[in-house]
Amino acid sequence: MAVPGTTTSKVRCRPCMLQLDDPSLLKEACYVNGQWVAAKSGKAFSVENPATQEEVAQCPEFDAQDTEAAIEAAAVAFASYRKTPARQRARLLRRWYDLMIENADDLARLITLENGKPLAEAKGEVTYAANFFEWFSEEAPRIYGETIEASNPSCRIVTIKHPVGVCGLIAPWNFPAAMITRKVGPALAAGCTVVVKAPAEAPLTALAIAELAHRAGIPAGVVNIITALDNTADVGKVLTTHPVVKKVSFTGSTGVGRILMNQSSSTIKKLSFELGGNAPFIVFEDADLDVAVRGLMACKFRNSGQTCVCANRILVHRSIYDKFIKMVLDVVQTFTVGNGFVEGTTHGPLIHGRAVAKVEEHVQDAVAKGARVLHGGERLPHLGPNFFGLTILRDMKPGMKICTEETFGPVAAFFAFDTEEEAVEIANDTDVGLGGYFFSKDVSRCWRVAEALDVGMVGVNVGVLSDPAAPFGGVKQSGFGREGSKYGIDEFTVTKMVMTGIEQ
Ligand SMILES: NC(=O)c1ccc[n+]([C@@H]2O[C@H](COP(=O)([O-])OP(=O)(O)OC[C@H]3O[C@@H](n4cnc5c(N)ncnc54)[C@H](O)[C@@H]3O)[C@@H](O)[C@H]2O)c1
Ligand SMILES: O=CCCC(=O)O
Repeated sequence: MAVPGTTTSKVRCRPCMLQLDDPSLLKEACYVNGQWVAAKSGKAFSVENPATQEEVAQCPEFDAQDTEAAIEAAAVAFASYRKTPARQRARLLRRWYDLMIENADDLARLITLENGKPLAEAKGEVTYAANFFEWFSEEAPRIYGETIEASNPSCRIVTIKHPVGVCGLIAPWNFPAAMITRKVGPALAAGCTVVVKAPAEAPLTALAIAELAHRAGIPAGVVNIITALDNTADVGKVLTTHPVVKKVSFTGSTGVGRILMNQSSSTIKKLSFELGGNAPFIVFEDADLDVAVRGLMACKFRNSGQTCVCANRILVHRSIYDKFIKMVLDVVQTFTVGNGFVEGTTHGPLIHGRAVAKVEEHVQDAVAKGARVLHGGERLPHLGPNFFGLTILRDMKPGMKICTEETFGPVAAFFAFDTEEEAVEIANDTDVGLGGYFFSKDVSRCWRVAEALDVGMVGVNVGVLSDPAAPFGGVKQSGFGREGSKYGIDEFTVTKMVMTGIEQ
């Protein structure tokens, strides 16, 4: 069992090429009430490097009781933290941001270690993640109420915004830093306290960020970060049913979102859910093809395709279909799949065997129904069981699994279309709607198509939507609520109306 707060990087991580400038950032304990703690049962689970399958650390297997203790700590802290002046909350978040930037190299190493993405990409994620703390440090003092003219002339109405209370935050492994800071930043800015369930596949980054919270002087109990693998469902049940938790924010699959939403109904919690997508990426005949290829490379193959806003269905006008695919192929052939720590690696492994199996199933299904593989299409066993080749499929047709299911892997699947109406119809023919992209130089078409796509976010002539200033979220079964931007903070506040009767 791990001793709370100690690091074991020296021995276990050597084969994984992990060398931290500050080894005390590698934590194998949960952070509750300002203390590093093990599970009361003493149980722990292994964290593996997806590139090598080596155990790199052990984290506490928290159970329902441990989770309740974390919620109680957050509840006690809420009583005082909610009264902290906004300027003070801003300073705390700013200090936390500064510490993330100062420790960016180590945080990036931890991300590569447990998630597999190449080091440069991991470093980009750290900056992106830290930027949410910076952004929300600036938003904290700008939480405004309103004055509203009452119907009755003898009354005055104002609204004030309160922090919603203790929040249960559940995050996925694909962005082990950013998916956590995007929730915790606005929660703390609003005056809430949090219990974060870190992803079991990649908990070390979250725990290192917790250590930086400690160093930033965030008061005990305001931020609690817990881990579990086998007990995930039990921990989720407590977070979504405990009466003290007033808000649940979840990022992950639509299937798990459905379970958590059901559970949360027992105590009518405020919710925001960032769920799965099936992003269309449309290239019209009038597009700048170089720009579209660059956009597609970033959009499709970022994190080896394991991004909720990755292009899943690439729709190309028939008149440029062959030319565009050839241009994409030329670029993809220059990429190198491998261990994210090795210089020259452009794309890492998938997170685990289940992810590889799903990608393989989607490719085999498409091929069985008439698609052609132009590149990749297979596992890369010489690199390890979690590696799958960057894949290009052409001649995609309706009825293939990729049309209705999110692949969440490095498969670029090309469909041909003839008209704008047809492209929009195919793009919207799915029960999810997170991101959608298209490329065109025609301004009128840009407005028409942006308005017609049933998604929460549209990229026009751009392949990456991620920006702390932008509201991130979906429609349909991709969920509801927005993260980042000025709207992100609304998810963590409640509006109180105060009506005052006055003598005339
Ligand atoms: N919309 C977004 O912003 C966004 C971002 C990242 C990932 N995703 C989606 O997440 C999916 C990929 O991630 P995944 O496969 O890890 O998703 P997942 O839903 O299986 O897991 C997400 C997180 O929820 C936890 N979890 C699973 N079951 C739980 C339960 N019963 N109670 C509490 N927690 C539980 C997991 O441990 C993990 O930490 C994709 O569908 C992707 O689109 C969406
Ligand atoms: O995978 C989901 C989040 C991706 C992003 O914020 O860019």
